[in-house]
Amino acid sequence: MTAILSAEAITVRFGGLEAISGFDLAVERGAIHGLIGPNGAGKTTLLNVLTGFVRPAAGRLMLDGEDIAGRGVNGIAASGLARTFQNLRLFGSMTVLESVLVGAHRKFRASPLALVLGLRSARAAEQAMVERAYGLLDFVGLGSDAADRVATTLSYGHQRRVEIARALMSDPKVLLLDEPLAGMNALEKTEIADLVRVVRGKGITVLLIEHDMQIVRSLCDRLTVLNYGKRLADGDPEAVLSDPAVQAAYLGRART
Ligand SMILES: Nc1ncnc2c1ncn2[C@@H]1O[C@H](COP(=O)(O)OP(=O)(O)OP(=O)(O)O)[C@@H](O)[C@H]1O
Repeated sequence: MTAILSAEAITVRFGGLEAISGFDLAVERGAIHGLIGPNGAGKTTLLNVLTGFVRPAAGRLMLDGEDIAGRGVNGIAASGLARTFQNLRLFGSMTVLESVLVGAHRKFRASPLALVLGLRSARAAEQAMVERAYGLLDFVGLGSDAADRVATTLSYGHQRRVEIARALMSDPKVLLLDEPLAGMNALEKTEIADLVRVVRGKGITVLLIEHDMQIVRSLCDRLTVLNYGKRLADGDPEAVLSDPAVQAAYLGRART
């Protein structure tokens, strides 16, 4: 297996609580990899470590052959990791297009001064970003009609699509999705799952946290289970989900 993203022996402490203990993860290039586990197992904390929001007490992080530990949120994003969050993070007054363009700020090369002066190169770069944003709106199934609407007025499922388009603006190698299907009805869930497949079809590796086991089973190539901050199981989804230790971990603690 060729891992594009790996974490080795990650430990995270919040005061006296060890939220992650000596955790290993290897995400294969081109895979849709699921990260599952009961509530409070440490899944979001792990995503926060991978993206530089939380600094681990110990461990190694590699992205596409580079050591990314210590690069910080912006450095890691620039190295090719993008994410969406568990709760929608769209701003009240921004249009859909503006919301997607927010994802370009690390790519946009023109200096603020050049923009103020209206330099032609800056305008061309800005125009290219706008075109890219329109392209991504199409890609995530929103179309350019949605571009001028205030993002927060869209349906929940469409707001998720805006967030995915925003994450894709930075042209990531790996996309991390924190519960992308939360709060959706069955149809929206299948549609977003299809979109995740299309994203992977573009050559982008996906790591996602999800609680809906039916979707996880059909969507993921590989699963890793976290329980009390430790790796409980890892491998083929069918084998992992039928593992008695995994089933026991979920009993009485799983979300429906
Ligand atoms: N910033 C923080 N400070 C203190 N404790 C935290 C912090 N963030 C998370 N924790 C704790 O770390 C543990 C793991 O939390 P985390 O949110 O990563 O779990 P999770 O698996 O994502 O849960 P859920 O499925 O409910 O989102 C929990 O006990 C949580 O209370």
